[in-house]
Formats: sequence, structure tokens, C-alpha cells
Amino acid sequence: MTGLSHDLLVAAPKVLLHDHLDGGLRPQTIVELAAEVGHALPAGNAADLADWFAEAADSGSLERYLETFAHTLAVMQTPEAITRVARECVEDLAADGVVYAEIRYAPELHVSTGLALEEVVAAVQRGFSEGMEAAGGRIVVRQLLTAMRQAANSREIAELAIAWRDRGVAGFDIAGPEAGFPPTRFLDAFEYLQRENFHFTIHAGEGFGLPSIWEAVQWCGADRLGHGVRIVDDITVDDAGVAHLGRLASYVRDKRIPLEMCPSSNVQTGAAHSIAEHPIKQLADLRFRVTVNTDNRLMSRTSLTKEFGLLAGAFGYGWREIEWFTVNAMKSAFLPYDERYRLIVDTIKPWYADQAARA
Ligand SMILES: O=c1[nH]cnc2c1ncn2[C@@H]1O[C@H](CO)[C@@H](O)[C@H]1O
Ligand SMILES: [Zn+2]
Repeated sequence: MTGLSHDLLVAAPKVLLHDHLDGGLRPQTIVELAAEVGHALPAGNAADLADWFAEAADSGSLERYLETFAHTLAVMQTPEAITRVARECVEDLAADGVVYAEIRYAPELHVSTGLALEEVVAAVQRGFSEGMEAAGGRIVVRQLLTAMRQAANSREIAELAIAWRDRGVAGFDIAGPEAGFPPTRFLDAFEYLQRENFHFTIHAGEGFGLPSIWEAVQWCGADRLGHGVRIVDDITVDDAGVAHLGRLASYVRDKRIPLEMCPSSNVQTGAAHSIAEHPIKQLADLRFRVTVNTDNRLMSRTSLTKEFGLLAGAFGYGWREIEWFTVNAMKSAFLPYDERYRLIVDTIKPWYADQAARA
């Protein structure tokens, strides 16, 4: 990882497609908001709370990992709290050198004190707008609305996303426990979104394998795959070290379907054994359209800079690879083509070209 100092990695323009708003709160903010609403936390101060989240999420199971969200969601039930969390999210990403981000969350998980779904989306958008303004144009942030797999309201959330499509919402997603909740359960919502010419990603191939990815792509028409790590189950490597792709893996690669990979999160939920053994290396070598993401910065105690640092350490990645992941992500964003193009040409490419020139 020659030339990759921490400061330069932070400064490098980066693109984040998979990050949960309710998985990225500052520990100190949770402490303060919990005191306001009288929510009992598992730890009393910010440092201990940060440890608790990272350890509790380190369970080896997606279901247990998801239980930790009860404590972030508990403090995100008023417009003021939601706006604050959204604004701080943009501030933290901008400070980490992220120039474009799509942040997802499930509006239905923020209505326990009576907010309307619309009010939740508006509160998030207010925070994002304030954060972008404070960053003076250094970062562009869009919302992705998530419907929860355990619930039965995906169509309503899809309609909410369409209602907000010109006011900051760029796409739709489903999340939550994967086993037992296949993507086709939500076919109605996905077909509706396709008829509306809208974009969506689906968490698939994380807590469950190939059938989930197959349904997401071939039944539901997912533009991107959240994680998608288990696509490696459809790849075999022969004795000579040559990889052979099955039909689904071939399709995903041929169609350039973006994989939103989240290395640290996968190690925590057991979707990968370690960073060093993470399938991202094999998939990137095979030229799948791989992107690097954080998933939940609080639970994984990470940042996009840290994820790149971990990959650089494990696989010897340098600026060339980081630029490739970054351009992959920008190409895969749910932003209009001309805006994606401008970010690539005006912001991303010049910075990495400059780095190469200095090397
Ligand atoms: O990696 C993941 N896989 C599946 N679901 C997730 C993951 N991370 C977070 N959430 C779920 O998405 C909701 C909305 O942001 C979170 O509340 C959490 O339950
Ligand atoms: Zn996720």
C-alpha cells in the first residue's frame, strides 16, 4: 500500500452507495438524544457505547446484528432528532472525503411516536440539505427509502419514494432479515417502481445465498445488489486456478450489475470469515462491477477511508484500485447520467490523475 497515507486516503474523493442512516449515528449524539427522551442505553457514555455497538454487532449472525438498531431507532423518533442525525451524517461523510453518497433508512421505523411517513422523509431531507450547504458543495447526498422485509408495506414505501423522487429521494431498497423473506415477496412494489422508471437496489446474497440473488435480479429487476457476496457460490476455481462462472454469476458480470460490498459488516454478520478472505478480491479480479461501502459505520466502527485502508492492507491495493472502485460506484449511482458524468470528470478523475503524477 505504498503511497497510501491515512491523510491522503481521507482526502481522496470517494463515493458511498450503501450506508444506513440508523447505523451511522455518533455515539455522543445517541447519549444526548437518549437522555432527552428517557431511553435506557446499554452504556452510559459515548466511548463505552461505541464499544457496546461494535461488540454486540460482532455476533456472526445477521439477525443478532440487526437487534442493535433498537437503540439507534429509539432516539430517531422526532423531526428534530432525525434532522440532527441526518445533518451529522453528511458532516461526517464530508469530513471523510466522500463526494457523493446515497443514504438509506426505513421510514416505517421512525413512526413510533406518531410521525407521518412524509414527515420522516422531510426531516431527513432537511438534515441532508443543511449538511450539504454547510459543506459548501463538497458533497452531494441522496436518500434511498428502505422497506423492511418482515413488514408488509413495501408498496406504500415505494409510493412514498416516487412522491419524493424530485425532492431528494433517488431510489428504493429492501433490508432486514434475508432468510425466509425472499425478494419476490415484494414483487408488487418492484414492478410498480419499474413502471415508474425508478431505481432500486435489493439487499441480497448476505444472510442467504444464490436463490435470493437470482430472485432479486431475474424476478424483481434490481438495478444493484446490496452486498451480493454470495455470488461467489456460483463461481468455481479449477486446479489450474482458472475461475468458471455459473449462469447467474455470468449474468451479473455481463450486465455490469453493481455489487455494493461492505467488507467489515460482512465479517461481523458471518457473510465473510475475515477481510483477507473476503470475496471482494476475487470478484474485483474477475472484473465484476464491485463497489466498496460502509453499511453501518457505528456498528462496524468504520468509515469509507477505513474500509479502503483495510482492503489496501489485505490485498495491496493502491490508488489505481481505489480509483476503479470509486468510478465503479459513481457509474452505479442512482443520479442522472449527466450529474454522474460531471462528478467523474470534474471531481474524481482529476484527483487520482494528480496522485498518479506525484507517484
Ligand atoms: O446489512 C444489513 N442487512 C440487512 N438489513 C440491514 C443491514 N444493515 C441494516 N439493516 C436494516 O436496515 C434498516 C434500515 O436502515 C435498519 O434498521 C436495519 O434493520
Ligand atoms: Zn445494508
